Amino acid sequence: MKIFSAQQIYDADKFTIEKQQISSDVLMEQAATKLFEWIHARLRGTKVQIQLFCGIGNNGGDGMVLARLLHEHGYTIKVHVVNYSDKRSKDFLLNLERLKEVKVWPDFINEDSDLPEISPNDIVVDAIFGIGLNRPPDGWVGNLIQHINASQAFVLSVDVPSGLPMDRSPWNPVHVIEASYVLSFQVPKLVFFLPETGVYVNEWELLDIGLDTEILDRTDATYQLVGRQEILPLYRPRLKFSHKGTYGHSMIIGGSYGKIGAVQLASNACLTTGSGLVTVFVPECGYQSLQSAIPEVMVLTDEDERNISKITLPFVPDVIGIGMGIGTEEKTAKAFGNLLKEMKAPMVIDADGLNILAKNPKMLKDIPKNSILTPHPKELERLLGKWNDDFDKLEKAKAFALQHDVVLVIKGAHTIILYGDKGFVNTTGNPGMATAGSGDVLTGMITGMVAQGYEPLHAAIFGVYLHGLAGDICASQQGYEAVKASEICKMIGRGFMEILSPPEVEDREKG
Ligand SMILES: NC(=O)C1=CN([C@@H]2O[C@H](COP(=O)(O)OP(=O)(O)OC[C@H]3O[C@@H](n4cnc5c(N)ncnc54)[C@H](O)[C@@H]3O)[C@@H](O)[C@H]2O)[C@@H](O)CC1
Ligand SMILES: Nc1ncnc2c1ncn2[C@@H]1O[C@H](COP(=O)(O)OP(=O)(O)O)[C@@H](O)[C@H]1O
Ligand SMILES: [K+]
Repeated sequence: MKIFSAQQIYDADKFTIEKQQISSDVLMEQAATKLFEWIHARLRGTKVQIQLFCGIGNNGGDGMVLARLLHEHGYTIKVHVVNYSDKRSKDFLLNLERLKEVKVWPDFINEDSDLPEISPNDIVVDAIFGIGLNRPPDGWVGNLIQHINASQAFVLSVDVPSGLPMDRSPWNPVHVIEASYVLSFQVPKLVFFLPETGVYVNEWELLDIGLDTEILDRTDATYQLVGRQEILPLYRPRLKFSHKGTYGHSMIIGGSYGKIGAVQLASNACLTTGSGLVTVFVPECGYQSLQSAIPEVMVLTDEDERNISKITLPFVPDVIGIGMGIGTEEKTAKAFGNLLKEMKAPMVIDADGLNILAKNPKMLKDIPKNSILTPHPKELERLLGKWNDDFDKLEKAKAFALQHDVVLVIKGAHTIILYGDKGFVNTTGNPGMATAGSGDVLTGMITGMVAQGYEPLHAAIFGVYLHGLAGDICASQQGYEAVKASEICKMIGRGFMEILSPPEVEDREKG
C-alpha cells in the first residue's frame, strides 16, 4: 500500500474535487461521515461525553462536521474551537455555521482561556491540526495538548495526532497528542512508522473517504507499506520435480569463542526458510556444537581456534550470510576484506560484519553486487554517522544504499528496506522480538531466500515480513516476554502457511 506525502494528499484531494465535480465541503462531509460511522458503530448511542477539540483549518472542519453528526444522533458533545489563528479555512467556517444551525454553540479557546475540564471517562476527539501543520504550535496550544494527554481520556485523533509534522520530528515532543487511536484518511502516513513519531500513534486505521482511484493508482510513492497483499505475489512456489540443488547452497560465516550460537541460529533459520543446502564456516571451537545441534548443516572450520582468521571456501556458494558473532579482531577484519575482494556471490552482511565495514570504509567498494546489509540503528549510525532526525536518517541511508548499490534493511519496530530511491515499510513483528539473536535469525532467513532465487530486494522484503510474522505467531502463543530467537525460527513454517492461506480474521496489518 502506498504511503503518500502531505503534498501528494493535497494533490489527490484537488484532483478528486475537479474530476468528480464536487465542492471541497462535499469531500469534507464524506470524510467526517466515515469518522461518524466508525464511532457510531462502536458506541451505539452510549451516554458518554464526547469532547471535540477543533482547530480552524480543514482538520478542525472535519471536527465540526463530526460534531454535527454526533449531535443529530443524540450524543452528548462539547465542542471547543482551538482558535490559534484568524486564517480560518472556508470549509471550517461553512461547517461552523452548519453546526450553529443545529443549535450547537462551540466555546472558543484562546491564549487567555482556562483549560477545559476533561474526565478520564470522556472521549476526546482531536481535530486541532492535521497534515497542514507547518510550524510549532503556539505555547498555549502546546499546553492544551499536554492537558489532553494528561487527562487519561480515550483520545481519537482525526487523520493524524495534532502537533505531529509530516516531514520532520516534532519541535517539542510534549506538544503532540498521544493518540489512543488514529482514524487516518485514505492513505497511511510515514510518521506512523518511524521511531520518533510512531510513539504518538497507539493504533491506527484507514478510512476510505473516496479520493479518486485514478490519482491514487497513478501517484508514484517513495514509500510503500508491506502487508500480506504485497508479499503474496513475491512467493516462489516449490516445484514438484525439484531437488535440493534447485534451492541453492548458502554459506553462513560467523561466530567466535562464546558466540557460536549466533551461527547456529542463522544457519537453522536459513535451512528452515528453504535453502537447499547450508554450509557454515566457523572458528574451530564451533565444530562440535554445530555438528550436534543441527545435523542438516555442513561445517567447515577456520584454522584458528577462537576467531575467524582466513576464509577458504572449497566451492562457490550461491549466497553468503556473514557477520553474526564474528567479532572485530584485526585478523577477522582482514579475512572478511579478502573475502569481499575474491567473492562474487551476493552477501547478506550483519552485525560485526557491518561494524568491520564501518571501521574500514575502504572495504565498502568491494561489496559484491546484489548484496544486502541488515543494520540495527546503532550499526547504521556507525555506517552513516549521526543524523538529525528520522527523516534525515532515511535520506542519509538512501544515499548510502544508492552509492554502494546495496539493499539496506534498517531494523526496528517497523523495519524499513531501502533500495534505489524507494523504501518498503514492514508491518509485522512485535516487542517480544527485542531479544538476543532475533537479528541472527533474520540474516539466516534473508540468506535462505536469496539462495532460492528470490531477487535481493524481494528476499529482503519477504524475509523481513516473514520474520516478523513468525515472531507474531510466537507472541500469540506465549506472550511477548517468552519470545526467543530459536522459537521465532520454529515458527517460520507456520509463517509461510499463514502467508499462503491466512486465518479468517486478518488484523496484522493494522498498527
Ligand atoms: N484528502 C484528505 O485527506 C482530506 C483532508 N481533510 C482534512 O484536512 C486536513 C488538512 O487541513 P489544512 O490544510 O487546513 O491544515 P490543518 O487543519 O492541519 O491546519 C490548519 C492551518 O493552520 C496553519 N498552521 C499550520 N501550523 C500552524 C501552527 N503551528 N499554528 C497556527 N497555524 C498553523 C496552516 O496554514 C494550516 O493550513 C487533513 O489533515 C484532514 O483532516 C478533509 O477535510 C477532507 C479531505
Ligand atoms: N519492538 C520491536 N518490534 C518489532 N520488531 C522488533 C522490535 N525490536 C526488535 N525487533 C526485530 O528484532 C530483530 C532484532 O535484531 P538485532 O537488533 O540485530 O538483534 P540481535 O543482534 O540480538 O540478533 C530485528 O529484525 C528487529 O526488527
Ligand atoms: K488531528
